[in-house]
Amino acid sequence: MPFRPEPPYTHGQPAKTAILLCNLGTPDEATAPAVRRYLAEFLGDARVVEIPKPLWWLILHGIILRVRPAKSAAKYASIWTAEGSPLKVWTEKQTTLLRGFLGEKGHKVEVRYAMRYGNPSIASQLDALKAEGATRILIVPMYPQYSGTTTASVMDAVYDWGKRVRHLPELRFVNRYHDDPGYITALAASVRAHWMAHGQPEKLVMSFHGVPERTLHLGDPYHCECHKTGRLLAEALGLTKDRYVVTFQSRFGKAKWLEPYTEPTLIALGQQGVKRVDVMCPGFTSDCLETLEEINMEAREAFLHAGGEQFNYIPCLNDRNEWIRALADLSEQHLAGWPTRAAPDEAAARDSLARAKAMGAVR
Ligand SMILES: C=CC1=C(C)c2cc3[nH]c(cc4nc(cc5[nH]c(cc1n2)c(C)c5CCC(=O)O)C(CCC(=O)O)=C4C)c(C)c3C=C
Ligand SMILES: [Fe+2]
Ligand SMILES: [Fe+2]
Repeated sequence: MPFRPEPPYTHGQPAKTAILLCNLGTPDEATAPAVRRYLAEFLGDARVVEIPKPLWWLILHGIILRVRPAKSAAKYASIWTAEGSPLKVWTEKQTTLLRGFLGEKGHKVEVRYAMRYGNPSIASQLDALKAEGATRILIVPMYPQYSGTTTASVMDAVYDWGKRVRHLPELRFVNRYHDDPGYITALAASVRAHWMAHGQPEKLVMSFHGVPERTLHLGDPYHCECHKTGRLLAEALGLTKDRYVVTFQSRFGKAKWLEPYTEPTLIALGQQGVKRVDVMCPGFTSDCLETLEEINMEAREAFLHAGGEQFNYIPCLNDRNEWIRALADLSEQHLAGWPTRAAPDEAAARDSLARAKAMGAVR
C-alpha cells in the first residue's frame, strides 16, 4: 500500500501525548448482518484462530458465518441498551472519565478509544490522533491479562497502521496489568461493595474468558496471569483457597480450552449442595455479551437448575472510580520518563515550511 501524503512540516514541534484505549469490539447493531461482519473480522484474525487458513476459511465462511450470526444476534439483542452495545458504552464512558481524571491532575493528554474489530477501528483512531498532532501515543489494551489472542492482536493492528505512515509518532504499549495494585484494589472494592449489600457467598467464582489449552503449552502467559489475578484478589479479600475458584468461560469450537470451565463448575457446585455463589469476571474490564448473557443469564440458570439457590453476579469494573484511578496511574507510569522535546525550533520550522511551500506541498 502506498504511503499517503502527510503534512510536510512536523519536526521540531512540541511533543503532544495521547492515550488510545483499545478494546475488543462489538457489532454495530444486534442484527445478523452486523454480527456477521464483526465475526468475519474477529474470527478471520490468525491470532484468534490458529487453524491453517485454507481449512479455516472453509469452516468460517462455509459454516460458522452462515449459522452463528443469527444465534449471536439474538443474544446481543437480549443485552443491547438504548445507547448501543454495553461493551462500547462502557469503553466510551471509561475514555471520557480517564480524560477528565488526567485533566484534573494537570496532564495535557488526549484520550480516545478504538476497537480491534468493528468501529471505531484502531487505524481510524490513530489517523485521527496523528491529524491532531499527536507525537507520542500510549496504547492501552483493555485486557489486564496478556494473551497472544487479544493483546498481541491489538499490537498487530497498530503495527499494520504504522506500515503505511511516513512520519510515525513515538509509540508505547502496555502489555499487561494483571497484578497491578490499582487494578486489584479496584476489583476488591467492587466485591466488598457487593458484600456490604448482600453479605458473603459460600464461593466466589472468578470467571475469565478462556483460550485454547494448546496456547498455554505454546507459551502464552494468559493462564498464569489469570491465576495470579485470582490469587492477588483473594488475598486482598482475605479469602482462603476453599472460598474461591478460578474458572474459564466462553469456549469456542471443539478443541480443549483452559479448564475448569465456568458453567460445568457452577453445575457441580450446585449439585454438591453449595447454595450461594457470587460470580465475577475480573478479566473483562467492561460488561459485555460474555458477562451479561453468558454468565448472568445462562450460567445463572445452570446453577439454579443444579440445586443452587442464590446466584449473584458482581458487575465488571466499568466506570468504577477506583478503576479509572487505576487506569490513570497505569498511564502515568507508562508515560513517565518519556522525554518531551524542548521548545520548538522556530528557525527550522520556518525554513522547512518555506521549502515545503516552494515545492507546492503546502499552501
Ligand atoms: C477478555 C479477553 C478475551 C479473550 C482472551 C478472548 C479470546 C477469544 N474469544 C474468542 C471467540 C469469541 N469471543 C467473543 C466475544 C467476546 N470475547 C471477549 C474477550 C476475549 N476474547 C469479549 C469482551 C467479548 C464480547 C464482545 C461483545 O460484543 O460484547 C465472541 C462473539 C460472541 C459470540 O458470537 O458468541 C466470539 C466468537 C476466541 C476464539 C478467543 C481465543 C482464541
Ligand atoms: Fe472472546
Ligand atoms: Fe459466549
